[in-house]
Amino acid sequence: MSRREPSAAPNGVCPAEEGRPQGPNRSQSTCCSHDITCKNKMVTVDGVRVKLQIWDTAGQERFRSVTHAYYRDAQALLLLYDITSKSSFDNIRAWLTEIHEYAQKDVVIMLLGNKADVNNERVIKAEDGETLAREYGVPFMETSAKTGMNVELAFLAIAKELKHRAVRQPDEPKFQIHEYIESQKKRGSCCAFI
Ligand SMILES: Nc1nc2c(ncn2[C@@H]2O[C@H](COP(=O)(O)OP(=O)(O)OP(=O)(O)O)[C@@H](O)[C@H]2O)c(=O)[nH]1
Repeated sequence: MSRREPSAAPNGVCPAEEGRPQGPNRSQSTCCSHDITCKNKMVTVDGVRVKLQIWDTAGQERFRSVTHAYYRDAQALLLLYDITSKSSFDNIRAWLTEIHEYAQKDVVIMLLGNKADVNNERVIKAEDGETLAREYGVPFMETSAKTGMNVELAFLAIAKELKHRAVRQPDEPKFQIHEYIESQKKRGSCCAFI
């Protein structure tokens, strides 16, 4: 991958843990470094406020040895590619392999095709994202950080999944994240001109 190309990268949602620069009780600055930026986001799920600590990792290969140390304990990973960049899409498989090796076995993974607002520059069809996501059994949607399309939904779906896991009674059915996303998501093509 060219260093100048937009890169696919995992954004992690992490719990607190001793010995690493992370966790909701630590200040934002302590969990960040030259290649990782962090933000806290509050999401209300069924009346319960859930705090997500989001780590935005750089996608470049040169940072991979650093980033896997960070996403190893993530509860959720958002894998983003840029719909206008084939290399960012092609990198997703490599990230999924990395994740399989280093991440928690029950990590929530979501594939996001970002920049859905620039449909005229699109090189990756939504169907290609859907096919890749199906292959790996992960939910998929197209997003736009510019218009906000599906961004709240992505975080809400993850917060719902994590909250359900945390408070679920043994006889309670699992939260169906795929079904929830499919019922809620907006298609990129219909909203490209927003
Ligand atoms: N039109 C449009 N531009 C976007 C969108 N998201 C990001 N950008 C632009 O794309 C460029 C790169 O954005 P970044 O957020 O730095 O991308 P990144 O993937 O985090 O970059 P790395 O961390 O270096 O891999 C910036 O100029 C953003 O303004 C989007 O949804 N739509």
